[in-house]
Amino acid sequence: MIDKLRVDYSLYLVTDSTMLPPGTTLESQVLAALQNGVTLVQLREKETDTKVFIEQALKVQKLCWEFQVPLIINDRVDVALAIDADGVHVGQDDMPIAMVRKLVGPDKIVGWSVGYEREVEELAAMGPEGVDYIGLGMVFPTNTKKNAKKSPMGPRGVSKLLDSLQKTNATWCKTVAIGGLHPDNIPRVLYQMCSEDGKRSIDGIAVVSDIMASQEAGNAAKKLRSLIDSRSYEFANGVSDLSDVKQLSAIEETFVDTTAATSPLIHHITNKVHQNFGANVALALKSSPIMSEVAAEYKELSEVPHAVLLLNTGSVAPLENMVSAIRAYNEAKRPIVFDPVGFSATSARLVLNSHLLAYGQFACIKGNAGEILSIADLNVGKMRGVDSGDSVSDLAVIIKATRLVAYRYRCVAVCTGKVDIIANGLNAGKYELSTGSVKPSLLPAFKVESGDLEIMGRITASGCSLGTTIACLIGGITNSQNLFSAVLTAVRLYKSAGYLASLSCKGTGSFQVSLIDSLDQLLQANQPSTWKATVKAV
Ligand SMILES: Cc1nc(C(=O)O)sc1CCOP(=O)(O)O
Ligand SMILES: C=C1C=NC(C(F)(F)F)=NC1=N
Ligand SMILES: [Mg+2]
Repeated sequence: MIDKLRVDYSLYLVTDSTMLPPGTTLESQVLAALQNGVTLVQLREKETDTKVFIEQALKVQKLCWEFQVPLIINDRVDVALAIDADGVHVGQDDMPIAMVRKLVGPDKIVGWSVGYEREVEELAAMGPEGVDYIGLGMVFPTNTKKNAKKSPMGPRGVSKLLDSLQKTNATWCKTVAIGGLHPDNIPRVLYQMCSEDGKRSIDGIAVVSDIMASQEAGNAAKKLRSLIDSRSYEFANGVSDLSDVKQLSAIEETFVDTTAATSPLIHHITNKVHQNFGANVALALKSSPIMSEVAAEYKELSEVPHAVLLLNTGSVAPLENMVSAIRAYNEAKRPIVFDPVGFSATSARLVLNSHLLAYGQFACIKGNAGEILSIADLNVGKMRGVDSGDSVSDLAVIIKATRLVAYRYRCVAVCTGKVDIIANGLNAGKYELSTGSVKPSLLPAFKVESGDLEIMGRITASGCSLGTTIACLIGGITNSQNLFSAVLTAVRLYKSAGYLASLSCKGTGSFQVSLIDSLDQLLQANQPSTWKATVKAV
């Protein structure tokens, strides 16, 4: 008898005999998976007659028994009882949980498919006598589940359900994520999915096709096992917090030297207004700009040494084109700076930006107050050109929103305005199963200011070009340098250049030219102690 309180949910195989590759059988796939680290098995055969289903179940049960891995039966409570399986998994349209529990008794594992907050509230009301674990999905689109009624929720959707479990105090309930999960997205979703109180992350990953449809089921399971056990997601250089940002002044010079020495490729996918100015900012910062929306070259560009992607959704590139750029740079483990222009200004932009946030990992997310507040779901009413620091209360809200964005998307979040706010949600690229991993509200956050540069807001692409500057300063860094400090340096450099330009310009026209002059001069001189913008912890 399996002790249901000691089940390891970390790698959960859900079977499907309709996708077996030639030369394999249900048993051969399950055996290979059990030999390579699968910790829980569910027999899910939607189109099989009862007699055959029971024969399959008995064979799989024997295999699971040898590995002391629990066997769960999907949907068919009668079969689960008939073979004395270790548990049963039912969906929202299957037998009600209370009835299932009555039939299987208190010691069996009962699992439920959950996709909405109201279903979490329902299971919480049932208490520990109800479900033992839930499958949260689907995370990404999948062809495995026929006539699926739910739409993909992304890692953010899973995090919201983890929040509901915390809010309803359903502490006993374990969770697995399911739906379209594969090696190219599992490290990222494990890194990103966490409750806002920092106390609960997912207990495991459930897969069907990654193993069942594989010619090499053993290797597939082995790969998933190692990804889950690695507990870290190194998606760019410098993600691990190796340096204490308090000595920022001492290391700012090194970032400037690194940029000048490596001349990083700054791949802009950006709006037409920003393209020319951004290219000149990159050149002023001794970097190599390229503007390309040709998906066919994204993989090649992402593999150029020190390449960085600056993705500014003010561009007209179609969604799939942008997703392929994000995929290329995430696969190449090269940083992406994401500028979700007009995040919720229109429903089209909200859909586009939310989709991109679900399909990639960003080193830095940069926006103005309206955009950051929207991403943090703190933007009351229509997005307006709210500038940070209009009043103390605004600033407090903006600092909170910036920390939330940094936390939810595990990135360096930058909110621009009179006062720029930078928060560090990287968590050194580390994550834990089950127990969460960081305390959200205590994320390191800093403010950078240099007086009221209102003229900065009156030229085109001033915000977009901060994105370019950030990309230039993080493109060349090595793993022994700190991504967060590099972003801080970029923000301080850019604001200082803005201040310098405001002194020498005659109006907004010459301000643009002076801004590029100032960036050029400050970079050449590389004396951060002379930069006028100040940085302070908040
Ligand atoms: C069985 C199942 N349930 C889902 C849900 O969202 O509840 S998605 C799904 C199929 C997942 O298959 P694959 O790993 O091949 O994407
Ligand atoms: C529809 C399903 C959703 N989730 C799960 C599991 F991952 F096991 F929790 N199994 C299913 N059959
Ligand atoms: Mg079902």
